[in-house]
Amino acid sequence: MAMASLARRKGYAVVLSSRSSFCLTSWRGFASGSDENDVVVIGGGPGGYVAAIKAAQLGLKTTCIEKRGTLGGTCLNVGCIPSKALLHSSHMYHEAKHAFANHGVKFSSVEVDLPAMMAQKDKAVSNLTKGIEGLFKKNKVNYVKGYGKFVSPSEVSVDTTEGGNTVVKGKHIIIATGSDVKSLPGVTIDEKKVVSSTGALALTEIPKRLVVIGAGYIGLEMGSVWGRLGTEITVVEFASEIVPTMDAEVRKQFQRSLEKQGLKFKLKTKVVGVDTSGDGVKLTLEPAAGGDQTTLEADVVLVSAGRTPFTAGLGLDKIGVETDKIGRILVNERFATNVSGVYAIGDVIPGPMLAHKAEEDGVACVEYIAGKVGHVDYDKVPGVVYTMPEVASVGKTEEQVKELGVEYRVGKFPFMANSRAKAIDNAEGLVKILAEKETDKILGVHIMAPNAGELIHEAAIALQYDASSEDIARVCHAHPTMSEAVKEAAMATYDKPIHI
Ligand SMILES: Cc1cc2nc3c(=O)[nH]c(=O)nc-3n(C[C@H](O)[C@H](O)[C@H](O)COP(=O)(O)OP(=O)(O)OC[C@H]3O[C@@H](n4cnc5c(N)ncnc54)[C@H](O)[C@@H]3O)c2cc1C
Ligand SMILES: NC(=O)c1ccc[n+]([C@@H]2O[C@H](COP(=O)([O-])OP(=O)(O)OC[C@H]3O[C@@H](n4cnc5c(N)ncnc54)[C@H](O)[C@@H]3O)[C@@H](O)[C@H]2O)c1
Repeated sequence: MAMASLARRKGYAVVLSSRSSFCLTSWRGFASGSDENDVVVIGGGPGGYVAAIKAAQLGLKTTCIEKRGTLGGTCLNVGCIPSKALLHSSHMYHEAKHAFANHGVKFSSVEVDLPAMMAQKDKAVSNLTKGIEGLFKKNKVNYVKGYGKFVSPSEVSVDTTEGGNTVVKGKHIIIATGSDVKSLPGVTIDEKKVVSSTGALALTEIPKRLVVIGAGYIGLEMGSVWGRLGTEITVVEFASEIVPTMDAEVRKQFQRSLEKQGLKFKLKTKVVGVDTSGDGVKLTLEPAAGGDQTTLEADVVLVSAGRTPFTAGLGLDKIGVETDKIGRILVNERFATNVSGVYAIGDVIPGPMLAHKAEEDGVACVEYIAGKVGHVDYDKVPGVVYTMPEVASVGKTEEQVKELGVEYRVGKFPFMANSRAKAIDNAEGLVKILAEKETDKILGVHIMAPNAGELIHEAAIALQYDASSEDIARVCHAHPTMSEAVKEAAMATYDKPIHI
């Protein structure tokens, strides 16, 4: 960071990223003709629309091509936003039913109006996607609605949604086509009885029994939504633990919390068949290591076993863009593919499949194109599971630190000892900080709390600036706040906490 700021002050075009060494960027200049763009972005998701706006802000003539009919990609249309809307609505219902009375607020009855809940979700999505169209107009990004495919490294043929065809030319073309649900052998998604996250966000009835395949982000968030509304949830997970990438100690507490909420887990288990011929769905299960088969019945099955890069119909083979074995487009530290002038960002390249990571890729990519400094550090991208409690993390897990062979200290602070958490009667969870023993530099922070997704950013900044746990501990935190638990965990890392 310090080098990047110095370079910016001196006006050099430099790249500084955890994925790169210090290097000069190449810049092919701005377009002068009226029909050729400086930048063409294929895909209007968080990666693509942010790249397009940033490119226009940097003075580059920019066009964004999107096939969906609305901007915002998976995240705004069928991902982050609708899922968070339903998580919030279902949480309010659950609280009204199970927690309000503890605070002296009583109802004679509480009921779910599912169409109204869905309408609120749809309104949030529609407002936000239209908002991006407004941002395109404000920043003078040209928006072409249609399916784009390469005819050459500098030309994209678009079958427009109105039915015509147009060719969009660009000096620099950014592929931001995102990802799609990963299918499983023997499981056909019909978006009625066997749904992807898209179907799970739009069910018209509350199912009695939902089987979720995959205990990752989508499975736990959507399982929580329907579980809170009264559905019996069974989560079938291939691995021996839920969210395998999470810090193991935090994960154990998280799993206990979800089980208390009624979610059932079948770990080390795989689904080998799904039969939808009867009224409901009959699943055939098998131990992950092989063995006797069992069956499980459900009304709806959610397939959430990961996502896969989406490049169908894009014509990558025509221009020779390289991908890896699982179809991710390979890029260098400037997001450039092996084909000159063609770049890729977001879910379609290796790295965490998260909206904020796609946005950072998009900004850095166009900064490089414009000859400026770009910076993304994949080791410092926060991750949040938006269940209740939320689980958020940034940096390394304890298992990863052990694997590195670094000597480390751990500081923990439970919300049971945090005054604000007690005041609001929501004291489940903890803050856990890992720091290098010799230098006290923070290596990773893990938080389980109702608002962990907000609390984590103090840690993200600390990691970005190579702060020590003592740095956090010596910052005055307002009282009474949940953030004080971060300060106390930091005190526990390098010295002793006060309140436990
Ligand atoms: C249910 C769910 C919940 C999620 N929740 C979160 C969350 O809370 N936080 C988070 O960080 N991430 C979340 N994600 C992940 C997040 O949605 C993705 O990481 C993010 O959308 C990736 O952005 P992107 O721009 O790379 O791709 P996308 O958002 O997938 O956008 C790609 C766009 O390109 C378009 N496109 C594809 N091919 C073409 C073509 N040939 N021509 C024209 N257009 C094309 C597609 O229509 C799409 O709109 C969630 C995902 C799901 C499924
Ligand atoms: N809150 C968020 O940031 C958020 C929310 C939703 C989705 N997302 C993103 O979307 C992507 C996709 O989400 P996801 O939940 O589908 O994937 P995921 O990678 O988070 O989880 C998939 C889970 O399915 C398991 N699995 C894989 N194959 C299986 C099989 N055959 N049977 C049983 N289990 C199996 C894996 O072990 C893993 O635990 C994630 O990469 C995530 O980054 C993020």
